[in-house]
Amino acid sequence: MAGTIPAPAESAASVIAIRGATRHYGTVRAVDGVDLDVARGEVFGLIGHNGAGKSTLFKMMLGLIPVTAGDIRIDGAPVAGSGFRAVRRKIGYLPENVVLYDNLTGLETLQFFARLKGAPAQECIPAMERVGLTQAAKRRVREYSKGMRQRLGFAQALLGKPQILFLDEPTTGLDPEAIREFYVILRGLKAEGVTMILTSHILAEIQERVDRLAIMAAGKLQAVGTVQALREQMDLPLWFHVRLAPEDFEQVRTVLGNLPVTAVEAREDHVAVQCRRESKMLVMQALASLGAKVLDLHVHEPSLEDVFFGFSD
Ligand SMILES: Nc1ncnc2c1ncn2[C@@H]1O[C@H](COP(=O)(O)OP(=O)(O)OP(=O)(O)O)[C@@H](O)[C@H]1O
Repeated sequence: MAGTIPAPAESAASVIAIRGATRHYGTVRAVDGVDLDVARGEVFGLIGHNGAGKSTLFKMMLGLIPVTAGDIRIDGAPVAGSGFRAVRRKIGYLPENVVLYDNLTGLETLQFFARLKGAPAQECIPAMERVGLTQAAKRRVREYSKGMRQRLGFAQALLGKPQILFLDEPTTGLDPEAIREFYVILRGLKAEGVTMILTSHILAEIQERVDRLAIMAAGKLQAVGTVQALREQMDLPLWFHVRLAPEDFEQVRTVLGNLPVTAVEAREDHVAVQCRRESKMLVMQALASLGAKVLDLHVHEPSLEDVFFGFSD
C-alpha cells in the first residue's frame, strides 16, 4: 500500500532540505522525485529494500554524484554550488563499504583521513577511544575483524567534529554488544546537537532509536514520520496477550468475543485478542473489569517490520 506524501513545508530548522531530487541511470530511476526535510539535531532513519535508492540519495546529499533533476540543500547551501565546500567540512560520512588500507595501522588510517579532511591530528586518539579501538590502535588494519573495520570507519566519520553525520548501514558486521555501544555513541552525539541520517536493514534495531524515518521503495519515499505515526497511518491491528487460569478461559473468551475485536484465539497459556487501534481502550477497559482473572497482560504494537512491509510491498 504505497501512500503519497505531501511535499514538506520548508522550515528554518531544516538542516537537510530536498526538493524533487531525482537520479536516473539510463532507464533506471534510482531516486525519483524525493522531497524531504531533516531538522537540526534529528536522528533520521532511511529504510528500504536492496536497490530502493538509499545509497544513491545519500551520495546526492553529499554532493558525490549530481542530481539528474531537483535541488538538495545542506545547511542552506545547494550541494552543487560553490558554497558547499564550506558546508562539507561540517559533514561526516560513513559509506556502506569503507575503503581501508590494510598495511596501515588503525591510528595511521585515522591520521591519513584527518589529513584528507583537514581535521586536527590530535582528534585521532580520542576518536579511536570513542569507538572502542584504543587497544587495537597500533595493529595493522589487515588484522582487524569486520566489526573492527566498521568501527574504524565510524571513527573516521567523526573526525573534524561533524555537525551532520551520514551513516550508511553503520552497524553492518557489528555484534549485538557493539551495536548497543554504537547507539550509545549516537545518543551522545545527539545530545551534542549533531544531526544524523542513517540507513539500516535491521528494523528492530532502529525502531526505538530514530526520531523519524522514511520508507523508500523504487526510488520514492513511500512514507515519512515517527514509527508511531507510520503505525497509525497504516492502521495495522494490535494484539493483546492475556494470561488466564485455564478454568477462566471460556468465560473471558465470551466477554472478549462481545467486543469490537477482529480475532480471539485460545493459545497454550493465554488468549490472544486482535483489535483495531480505535478499539484499544475499549478492550483495555473490558480486561480491567475482569480484575484478578487476568494474571498477566502484554500489548503487542505492530513492529516497524510490519509497518515496513505494509508500505513497501
Ligand atoms: N552507478 C550506477 N550505475 C547504474 N545503476 C546504478 C548505479 N548505482 C545504483 N544503481 C541502481 O540504482 C538503484 C538504487 O541503488 P542504490 O544502491 O541506491 O540502492 P540501496 O537502496 O542503497 O540498496 P542496498 O540496500 O542494496 O544498498 C538500483 O537499481 C541500482 O542498480
